Amino acid sequence: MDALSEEQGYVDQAYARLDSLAAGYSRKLTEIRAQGGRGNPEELFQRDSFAADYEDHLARLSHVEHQLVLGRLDAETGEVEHIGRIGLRDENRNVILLDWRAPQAEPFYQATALNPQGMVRRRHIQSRLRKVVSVEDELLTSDAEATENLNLTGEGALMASLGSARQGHMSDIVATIQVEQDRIIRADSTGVLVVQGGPGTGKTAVALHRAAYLLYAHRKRLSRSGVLILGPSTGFLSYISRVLPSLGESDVVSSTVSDLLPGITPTREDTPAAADVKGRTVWAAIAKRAVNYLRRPLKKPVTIRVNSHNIRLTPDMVAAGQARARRHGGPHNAAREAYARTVVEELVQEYLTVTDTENQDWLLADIASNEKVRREVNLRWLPASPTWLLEHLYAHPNLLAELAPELSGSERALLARPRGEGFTSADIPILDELAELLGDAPIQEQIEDTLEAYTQATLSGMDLGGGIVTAKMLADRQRQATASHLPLAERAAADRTWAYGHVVVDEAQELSPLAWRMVARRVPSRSLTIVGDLDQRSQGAPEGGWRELLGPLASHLTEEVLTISYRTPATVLDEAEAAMNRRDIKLHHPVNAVREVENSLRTAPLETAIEEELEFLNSEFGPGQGLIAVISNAPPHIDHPQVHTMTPRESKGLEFDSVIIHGTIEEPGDLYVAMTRPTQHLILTPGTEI
Ligand SMILES: Nc1ncnc2c1ncn2[C@@H]1O[C@H](COP(=O)(O)OP(=O)(O)OP(=O)(O)O)[C@@H](O)[C@H]1O
Repeated sequence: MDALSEEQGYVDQAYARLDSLAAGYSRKLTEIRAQGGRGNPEELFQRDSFAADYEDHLARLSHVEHQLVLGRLDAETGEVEHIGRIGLRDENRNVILLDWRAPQAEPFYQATALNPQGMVRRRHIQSRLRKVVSVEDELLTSDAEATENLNLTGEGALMASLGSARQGHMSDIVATIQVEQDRIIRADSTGVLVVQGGPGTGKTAVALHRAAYLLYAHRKRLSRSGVLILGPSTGFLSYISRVLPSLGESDVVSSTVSDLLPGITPTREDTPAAADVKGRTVWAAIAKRAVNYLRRPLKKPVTIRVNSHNIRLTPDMVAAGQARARRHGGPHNAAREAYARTVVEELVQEYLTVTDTENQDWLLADIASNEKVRREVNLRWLPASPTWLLEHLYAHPNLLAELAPELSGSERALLARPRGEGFTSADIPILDELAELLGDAPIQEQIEDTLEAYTQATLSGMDLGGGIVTAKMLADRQRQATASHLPLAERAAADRTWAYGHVVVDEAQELSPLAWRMVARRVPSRSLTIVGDLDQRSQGAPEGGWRELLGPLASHLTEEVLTISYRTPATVLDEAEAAMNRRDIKLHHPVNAVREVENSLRTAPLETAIEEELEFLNSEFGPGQGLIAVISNAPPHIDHPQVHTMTPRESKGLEFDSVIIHGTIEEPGDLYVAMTRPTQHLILTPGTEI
């Protein structure tokens, strides 16, 4: 039997098992749905949970359909293992497919002729729609030809994948992960792993496969705490959104830094200069001073009338309350309770000395609800939300000058703006800093109120009233459900204080020092994978490299470097490096291209370039296949499904078959990004200087 037919038999067996598992979950789902709405709320709830679980399993199985079997390993001992996108066993628990992440699957990615790891042969199996279309064998015996320079594995499958049409969504690379990538994917999860790599070296792909690997290797821990993936834009998150599901993993949170603070969405943009000022770590100290500004001493006694008696609020009472709140610790809004309680208790004592009333419960309530008492108490320990406080600072230049002496007058002028104009992305880490100090008690109360109001409406709607269940009881149930039964990803995303088990940061060179503090707060275990390229940084690489950028996180840092570029043709990559050199910038981390493409660089007017490239894509990949990007500081409007237009910054992390740069791009980092996006052709329009 030839290799194709032999493997087809195995692939058929794996798909048959996949189908039978899916049929099992489908059957259970149909059964549970047939029970409809019968039973008490607890039973209903349980059934809903089971149904959701079966749906998850079904979705997971359908996502791994494409190229389920990746290849096979033949050991010296004669043993044969097939490697799959997920692990599969037959009815008798015998292994059909080894999960690609299992330790026994490691040689599939790492074995070489020089270091065969007990294997004699690796076979890559490529299939399309369940049909095996090719097999590619690599002999790993020591007399096998040691591969050339770049030490690629599964070269045929790799080149086929790299040369195929771009679909607008990133694909997984699980069939062709290379040795240097696999080492990073399987690296230990403790500490901060920084992966520096030039354009197209597979940083994003590696980061996502590493997330899938960690979810497999530390399933128990990470299924409780979750994994967060941070990317530069929502366009980028959508571009990578299919990779983890295709690896059988979907319960991760993905976000941009701007969307990391629940309930606040940036609606305006900063100038680069303002964003730079807002990104500095000095804001940690400014935020502290701003919160302190909400607490003031009482300078002289105030007389308050309660139930027709005059009582005195004295500076000592306020000071005693504030001291107690400080001892109590915790964020400002929560500590305020200890302060207010002390002051009110002192006022009760004062009341008792001026009247002959006995201490009674109502007295405390009367004094606490007295409007003047509330006003005076609040004025000395003002509860505040982060957004209120930041807008207050921006709207009051004199106050900002007092609280932010580290910033120059011209820097502060960049921040001034009236209330109500919305926030920018660079405001988010400052708001997070404030939220940490203030605590989000007021927001929490709002949530509770809304929940109660919502439940009250539901209750009357259902006509349950009459003491069967109270709105409070329902609200409690709702809250419990909210707390424990929503998918982990949703619970984590809605909670600012959620501590993730692992955080992946992509295009990490773009984060400001203050944003790194925000990220660090979300991962107390300091288990992070940070991928980026200092040479692609808009403002240029910092002198001190990653250590300088990461600030306090740098103390836990291990750095790995990826050196092979899989995306960009060699000629284009060389030209991008030359363009940097012409600007007196020496790349910190140049890369070697694995591919060369004929006529990959030329100049042509915009319309001609689009026409010619559409023709090229049609002939190369088939009608309607492949994508073109027009990258420009002022992107033109082009109405064609295969042509995307964007600014250089929007193109970060993305890739296209052909890229047309239209107009000069000043920032060197942005030019380098734009030039390195194509897999086939780079076209410059006349007048575009590089
Ligand atoms: N081992 C591999 N097998 C197949 N394709 C790969 C492999 N490694 C990388 N690629 C492909 O190379 C391209 C570049 O990968 P990726 O986007 O992860 O690079 P990057 O380093 O994040 O790039 P950039 O910094 O320029 O955004 C992608 O199409 C990716 O699928």
